[in-house]
Amino acid sequence: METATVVVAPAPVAIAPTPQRKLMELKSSFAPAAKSSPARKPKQQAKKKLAGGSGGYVLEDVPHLTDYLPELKSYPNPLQDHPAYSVVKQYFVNPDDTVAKKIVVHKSSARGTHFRRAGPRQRVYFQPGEVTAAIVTCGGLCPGLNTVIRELVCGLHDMYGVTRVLGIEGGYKGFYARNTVELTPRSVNDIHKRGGTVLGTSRGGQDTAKIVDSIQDRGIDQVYIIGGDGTQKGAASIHEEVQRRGLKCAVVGVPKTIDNDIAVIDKSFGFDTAVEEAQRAINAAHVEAESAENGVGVVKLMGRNSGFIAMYATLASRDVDCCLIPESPFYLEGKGGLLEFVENRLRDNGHMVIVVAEGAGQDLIARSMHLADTHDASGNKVLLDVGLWLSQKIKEHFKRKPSFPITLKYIDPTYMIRAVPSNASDNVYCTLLAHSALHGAMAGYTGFTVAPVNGRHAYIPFYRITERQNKVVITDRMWARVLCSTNQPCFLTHEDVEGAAGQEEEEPHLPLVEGENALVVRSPSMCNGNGNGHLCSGAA
Ligand SMILES: Nc1ncnc2c1ncn2[C@@H]1O[C@H](COP(=O)(O)OP(=O)(O)OP(=O)(O)O)[C@@H](O)[C@H]1O
Ligand SMILES: O=P(O)(O)OC[C@H]1O[C@](O)(CO)[C@@H](O)[C@@H]1O
Ligand SMILES: [Mg+2]
Repeated sequence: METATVVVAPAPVAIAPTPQRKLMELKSSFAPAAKSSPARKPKQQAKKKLAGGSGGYVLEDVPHLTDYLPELKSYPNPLQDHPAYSVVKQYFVNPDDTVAKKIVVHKSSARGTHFRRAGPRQRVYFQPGEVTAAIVTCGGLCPGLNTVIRELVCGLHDMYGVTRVLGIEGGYKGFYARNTVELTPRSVNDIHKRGGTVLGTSRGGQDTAKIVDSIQDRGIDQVYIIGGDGTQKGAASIHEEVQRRGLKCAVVGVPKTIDNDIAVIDKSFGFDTAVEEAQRAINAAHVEAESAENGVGVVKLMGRNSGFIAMYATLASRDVDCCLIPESPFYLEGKGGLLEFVENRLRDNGHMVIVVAEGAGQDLIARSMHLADTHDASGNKVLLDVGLWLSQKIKEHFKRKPSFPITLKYIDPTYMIRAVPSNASDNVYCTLLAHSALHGAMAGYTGFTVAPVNGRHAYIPFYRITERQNKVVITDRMWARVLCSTNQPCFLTHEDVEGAAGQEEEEPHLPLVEGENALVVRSPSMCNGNGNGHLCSGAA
């Protein structure tokens, strides 16, 4: 281990204990148990590993195998003799390097939360030739999954000489319900050119005890778990059970989500590809709308609880007249409602494009259709088709106005945008992510998700990733930019604005500097009277 850190129960910054106390706390937190002890019901909150420093500096560190296997041997990192890497100056990460969670600070602000910087370490805790690694992909598809798989296999092989990498097929349940496949640099050579995941994926079927039995039986030393927020929660349980059994197995999460709904991290891989692919659908909707009398194009994009794809696709396109996302409620009828806006925009421009994230307006639809909630195998709410519903409502509205005929085309490219192979920049991102992941595992870190934070790759403890979802903050500038670009109504009530303030991160935003070209959110009373209330004042 590199720094003297503090292991504490969830609490603010701790005071440094003696190494003996640290060990005692760890020992009391697990017993080297036999396999499959009866399922332990209530989940203990994961222990946090915090180290304090001057000026309010806090390192939220990740577990290390030596936390519970203190006798573990370490070895020189074989990279130091690697013909390609040995010439790199400062190739190994400085043990004290950390990555700041917030990089915009004031002279008087505390230094705040930091994460351990990702990258290769001087010493590794595995004899490369003896490692069995395993890779699993869970949850929905996302461009770049195959690239991450490829780069894990090739990186382990080329950089560390690890030759035994097992693919777990069909998601979490594949650990105990399927055979594994051997992954070699040759077998994965071309997979990054294909969409989807060569390993298959699934929802549900997360049985921690059976999965860890499988890890134990197969002698897996490193497990790379690629998936979204649900998957990372599963990975956290697997890590806890691995630690409870005292297994020398590094559990590493690689965040994947088309929705970009994973907290803390800059952006998830595949997101850029998805936004790019969404442009094709928006372009088609625009061409159709422009070519018809009072043409309306409706495009539904993915985004279960977070509207990032819709927001970025709208901003990138400039052809969109209205963007609807789950975070920003809207209403149809009456003054300031969506239908009034559609009518006004058609009168002004003769055509319009609406982009709607699939999770938008779910309450409205459920209310109008009196439907009970249903859930998928992972427990996620199954969404009602907002695109179809919205198209229907718009058509019905204009049917009541025979002098105002419209032509509406509904385009649903949702699965198309996530089934494509990743673009060039996502491929590079996936490569770096895979490398950061395997460097961390080889160095003995475990129980972490790897991802860029403010442009630097970091190891982030699972609890940080799983405690909340990343959402569009509608009181932030980015959403204001969208509203400025589309010139759509704000739809917000006073309560919505109040509620939206609660979406913000726990660390308060810095006050805007006077004179800055800041964007401000106004209450509806400040929206202009024609229901076309903009949220912007000044350029961003
Ligand atoms: N709270 C949880 N604890 C343990 N496992 C979970 C939990 N939530 C979900 N999982 C498991 O994680 C896997 C993936 O979860 P889910 O289907 O929610 O997708 P995801 O990882 O969130 O990805 P995405 O939402 O981007 O498709 C499933 O096998 C599911 O059973
Ligand atoms: O793959 P499924 O089960 O159809 O679920 C689709 C969901 O998966 C996601 O692609 C990722 O969570 C969402 O955008 C979408 O709502
Ligand atoms: Mg999810």
